[in-house]
Amino acid sequence: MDLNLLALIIGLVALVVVAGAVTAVVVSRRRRQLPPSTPPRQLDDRTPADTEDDGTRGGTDTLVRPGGEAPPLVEVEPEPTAPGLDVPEAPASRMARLRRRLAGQDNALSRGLLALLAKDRIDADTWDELEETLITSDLGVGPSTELVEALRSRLKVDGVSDPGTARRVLREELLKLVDPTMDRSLRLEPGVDADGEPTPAVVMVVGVNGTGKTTTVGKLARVLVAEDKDVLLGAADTFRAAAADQLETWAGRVGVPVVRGAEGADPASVAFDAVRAGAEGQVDVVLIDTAGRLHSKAGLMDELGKVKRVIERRAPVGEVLLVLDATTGQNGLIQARIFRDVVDVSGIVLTKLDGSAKGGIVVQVQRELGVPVKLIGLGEGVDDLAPFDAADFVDALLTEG
Ligand SMILES: Nc1nc2c(ncn2[C@@H]2O[C@H](COP(=O)(O)OP(=O)(O)OP(=O)(O)O)[C@@H](O)[C@H]2O)c(=O)[nH]1
Repeated sequence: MDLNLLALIIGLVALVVVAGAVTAVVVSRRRRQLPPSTPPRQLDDRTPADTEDDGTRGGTDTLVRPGGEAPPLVEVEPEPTAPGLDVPEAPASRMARLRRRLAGQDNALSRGLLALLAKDRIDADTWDELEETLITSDLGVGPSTELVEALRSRLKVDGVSDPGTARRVLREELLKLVDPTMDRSLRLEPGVDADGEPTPAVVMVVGVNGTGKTTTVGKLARVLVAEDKDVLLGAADTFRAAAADQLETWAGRVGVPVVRGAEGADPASVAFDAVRAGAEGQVDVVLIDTAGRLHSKAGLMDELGKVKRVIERRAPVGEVLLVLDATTGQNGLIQARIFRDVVDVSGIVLTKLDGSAKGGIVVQVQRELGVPVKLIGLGEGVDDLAPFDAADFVDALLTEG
């Protein structure tokens, strides 16, 4: 054979081998070190969830495990997504895009504030109108009155000759209410188990039905993947099989594994096994989705407390995120207080702030609970979740849409 032809063939073969190796490395980067699939558990291989008797079983509003037996837990490797995995949107462009959603006429709070700035003379009726708008945008009576009083005294009641000054004063006073001093970072530091071994950061996501918990877990997984973290999801919403399926779809798109149980499985067992798998696989963060539950159902709230306690036998829970639907107003506050008391909520995710939501709830919920809003959901798109930033939020409200 011609030597040149031979060299060409060898070169091509080498190229194909190198390209294959590079692809394998890229794919395995996201799937690293996961333990082999959790084997189906035997009854004598019980997790602490099986042995804790805190009276949450039974009753009409507890989630009952069929047959009383531990169903097999399944760790689901991510579905390969052809031709590759999603690349989640980078934080900077996400913020710019989402800021526009908060701005302008669609938002009642923004509308009220912009109307004030549009006046060249502010009379008593205007102040009354503003106060009413603030209250109806869920800012709450106390904060609304405070804001109007502060503005009245700073803008000297009788007309604003300089709209630039009015805007600056309004911004400063609003920012005080939203409170830029709160620590809004997610607590994602690794923990340590009873043997002194490192454990993944554990984030539990809780809330009433339909607020957007599963969606938030999916979106948050994308944020963390974009930050190059290894993530594992625990589908502890065993009440609704579709929730675990939904979670798998989110996970599959970014190459993240999911631990799930059979429908009706004990959610505490599933959560425990997810954290155990995460620890064995040395992932950075385990996100636990829990079933929606009414804050008024004592049995279900006890169960949630149990899920947290059982996880904590394996790893500390660094963050408990309460997902609130921003459109539910005062009702959201009542829910929030009860969740806070049961699972010690450390951060609020306010979803559905897009559209016609009343952004004032941010201030009320933080005041009432002393817990910061850490994330906001601004749409149904996969990357429509953003870290909450007080100054960004206020600036968005004061921007014409
Ligand atoms: N417009 C808008 N819709 C959202 C947002 N977040 C979630 N949703 C929608 O809210 C609906 C409920 O979301 P889920 O994530 O299924 O809610 P969930 O809390 O897990 O529901 P349960 O498991 O039944 O308690 C879905 O249609 C989501 O697309 C948001 O920020 N904006």
